[in-house]
Amino acid sequence: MDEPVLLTGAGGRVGRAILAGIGEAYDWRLLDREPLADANLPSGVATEDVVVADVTDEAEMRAAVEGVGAVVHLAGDPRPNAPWDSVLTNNIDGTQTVLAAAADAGVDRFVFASSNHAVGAYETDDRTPDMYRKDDEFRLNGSELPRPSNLYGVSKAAGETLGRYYHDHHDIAVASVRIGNLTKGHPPKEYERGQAMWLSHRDCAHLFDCCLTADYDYEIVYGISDNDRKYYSIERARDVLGYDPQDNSADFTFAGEPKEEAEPDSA
Ligand SMILES: NC(=O)C1=CN([C@@H]2O[C@H](COP(=O)(O)OP(=O)(O)OC[C@H]3O[C@@H](n4cnc5c(N)ncnc54)[C@H](O)[C@@H]3O)[C@@H](O)[C@H]2O)C=CC1
Ligand SMILES: O=C1O[C@H](COP(=O)(O)O)[C@@H](O)[C@H](O)[C@H]1O
Repeated sequence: MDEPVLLTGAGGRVGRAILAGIGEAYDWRLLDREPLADANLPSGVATEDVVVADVTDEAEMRAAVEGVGAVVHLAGDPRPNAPWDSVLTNNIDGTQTVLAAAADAGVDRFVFASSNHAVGAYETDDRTPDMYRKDDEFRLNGSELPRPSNLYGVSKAAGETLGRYYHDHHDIAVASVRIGNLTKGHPPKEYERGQAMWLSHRDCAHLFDCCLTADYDYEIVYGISDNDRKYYSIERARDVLGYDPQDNSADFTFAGEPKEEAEPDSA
């Protein structure tokens, strides 16, 4: 991509994983409401490419999207137990503000950090814990309706729907990535559900890279590694985006130690 990519929420966990993996592959404009640590800046990112702003600020967002070819929108309140006033402001209003600015500016694509919590209520008492296990065949594939686990999940479902609206009415390509559980170096420890939806740092960076390069119109995909135990299908991400994950929580013990034959992500 010749034009810069705006990355909102660049200073957070997902932003840092993306920048560690593909920081040198794009011309970034990095945005966060907190100042970014110099250690997180890829080489070549100049002071004027770093924006300290709130995503709910319309004027700031209109300035931030000027001249960019794509937006990766991560900024928001990531807490599954976040209160309504926070997700309404940071996640729903923030996403609408950035999307509207991007659509009006003629940005080509928008990649949205959605969440497993947009569909968490599919994990019913009669399905769990079996669905977290290797031999269970239950899969969500991205075509199902949202079934949020909490108000945070409602805000993520709203973000996906805002993406649908702006795609249909403003001709901007939109990919929503329902991210599982991102952890660095090993899957979540002693957490069966977390291991089934583990997303390693290198697979995270690669998946967002795919979202920035593949051809698509409107997509919802799951953002997990190629875990043996999984209840999210990654086939759509493979088929449409060319996602080819390298990691698998089965290469680690339940306590998170690498098994002998594993080649752990050192990203
Ligand atoms: N870490 C994970 O496993 C998962 C993350 N996600 C989503 O990915 C995105 C990033 O999550 P993390 O990096 O884990 O969270 P984080 O809290 O580490 O990073 C979020 C960043 O966004 C910034 N931010 C928050 N509200 C803002 C606002 N109103 N204006 C500007 N900047 C703002 C924060 O300062 C922070 O640097 C979130 O939208 C979250 O819901 C979804 C599923 C799983
Ligand atoms: O959306 C998110 O999901 C992950 C995993 O959820 P959890 O309920 O298993 O912890 C969470 O760690 C992350 O903070 C959140 O943004």
